[in-house]
Amino acid sequence: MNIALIAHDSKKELMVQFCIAYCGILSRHNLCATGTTGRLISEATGLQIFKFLSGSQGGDQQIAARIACDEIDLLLFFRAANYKPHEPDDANLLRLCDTRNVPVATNLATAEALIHALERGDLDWRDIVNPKR
Ligand SMILES: O=C(CO)COP(=O)(O)O
Repeated sequence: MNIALIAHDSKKELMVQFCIAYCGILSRHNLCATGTTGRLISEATGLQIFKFLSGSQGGDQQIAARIACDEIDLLLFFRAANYKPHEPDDANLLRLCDTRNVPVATNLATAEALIHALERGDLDWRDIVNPKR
């Protein structure tokens, strides 16, 4: 599966801890992330992550484009409750997930549920949508 990871600044440490906890599962998938999120995760875990541009430079939109093309199977996007600067971009990402029927988590509780679902094979239907792996 192709998994995209994004975290707002105040959620980056949470994302790193999540990726440490589920490193074993994540290591069996193709990971990509916005620039800073990806760098912090790969430094902490050693996971191989394709890093797009930083969110402030359009990295979110690069990921959005992949979602629009059905190239992302799961989005974990840890959002700060009071975040403002890229709000239209965030809304676009989530809208595209709805359009393409991509499982998405915006908080830790849902991310935990989805990572276990991924491990159980509950998301294997994505292989039909995105067979180009
Ligand atoms: O800005 C972001 C989300 O909107 C995340 O981007 P970075 O991972 O580069 O900080």
